[in-house]
Amino acid sequence: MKAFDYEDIQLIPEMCIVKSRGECDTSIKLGKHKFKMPVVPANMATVVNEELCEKLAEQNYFYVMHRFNVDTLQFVKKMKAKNLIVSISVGVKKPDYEIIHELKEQNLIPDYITIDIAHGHSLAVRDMIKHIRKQMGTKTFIIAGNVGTPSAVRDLEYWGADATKVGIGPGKVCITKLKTGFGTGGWQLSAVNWCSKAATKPIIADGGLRVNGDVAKSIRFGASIVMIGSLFAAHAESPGNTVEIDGELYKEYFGSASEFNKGEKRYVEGRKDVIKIRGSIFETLTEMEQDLQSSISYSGGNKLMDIRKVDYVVLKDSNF
Ligand SMILES: NC(=O)C1=CN([C@@H]2O[C@H](COP(=O)(O)OP(=O)(O)OC[C@H]3O[C@@H](n4cnc5c(N)ncnc54)[C@H](OP(=O)(O)O)[C@@H]3O)[C@@H](O)[C@H]2O)C=CC1
Ligand SMILES: Nc1nc2c(ncn2[C@@H]2O[C@H](COP(=O)(O)O)[C@@H](O)[C@H]2O)c(=O)[nH]1
Repeated sequence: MKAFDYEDIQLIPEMCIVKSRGECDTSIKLGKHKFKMPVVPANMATVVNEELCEKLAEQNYFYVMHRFNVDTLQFVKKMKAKNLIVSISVGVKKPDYEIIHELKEQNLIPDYITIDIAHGHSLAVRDMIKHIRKQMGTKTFIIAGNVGTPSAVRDLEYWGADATKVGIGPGKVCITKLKTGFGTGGWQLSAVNWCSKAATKPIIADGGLRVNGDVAKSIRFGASIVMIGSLFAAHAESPGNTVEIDGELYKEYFGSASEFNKGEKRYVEGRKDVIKIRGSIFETLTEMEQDLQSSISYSGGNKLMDIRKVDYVVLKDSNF
């Protein structure tokens, strides 16, 4: 099968119809809510924490709080008290079932729940979707993943997911493809394209974006939103530990399936990296928004989905 990734593709410009890039609208609706941009920082312990999620929500960015060593119930209560959108992650184990049950008992219904496991095309995910639906009804928007095939997208949608998250192994600190031989690492953009053709609901392209222009490429090939880890790690607000190397400051960025996140060496599929500290994440988000506005103008339109209409080329010296 022919496949391509972000660096193998260039989008082809169309005639500009706007006087300023400021006219281009990057907003996206997901479920009942409209967000500033189709971009969400990864639900990883070195990318977001409660404080950052709160700030993202206040500024109308979509966020997904991670599920590692956190008091999810407390987080939901705090966000509800502040009248902010509630978006959490769960796994598929017994404590995750209990969190959902307890939230329901206390009438704390999250707006978004992301079921976040490595191999999301799984009966365990089917059962968790069923459990969430039983407890929360249709008030909660369910994102399920991660997957990498059209049949997985179809199954997750059929089981009741409102959106699916695509990406197995394209992440910067991911070693799934090295350790298992499986995944979408190296052809993530093709996987998004392929999955989006089967999807009847939104797709979130997760992992493998290395530059801001990859957001527009993801949208062109069928994503509604992109999830990004490494480009958002190592900011002033990032929770990763700061380390000094040769007089320069870096922050740690590690995989959720790494030994560092798991606290044990069992089924490790992630590694640790260090990234040079940059400014505020909100400056990066603003730059990304401006770059995306520019992408929309190059697409010949004035709204996000106009990017879907453009043609593209596969570069001659591409890896493929
Ligand atoms: N997008 C990606 O490419 C990947 C992302 N991750 C991230 O790492 C975190 C931890 O993921 P995960 O280990 O799934 O979470 P958990 O440790 O919570 O495991 C979830 C459940 O799924 C089982 N499980 C995990 N992987 C597989 C598999 N390949 N086949 C069958 N069962 C499996 C686990 O059991 P048991 O451990 O006993 O097998 C466990 O019961 C998540 O945030 C996930 O998104 C991890 C790897 C790849
Ligand atoms: N295979 C693994 N994938 C992981 C792990 N931890 C997180 N992830 C995935 O990576 C993306 C972020 O990718 P990036 O290229 O933007 O840095 C994240 O959203 C997860 O889907 C892991 O330990 N192993």
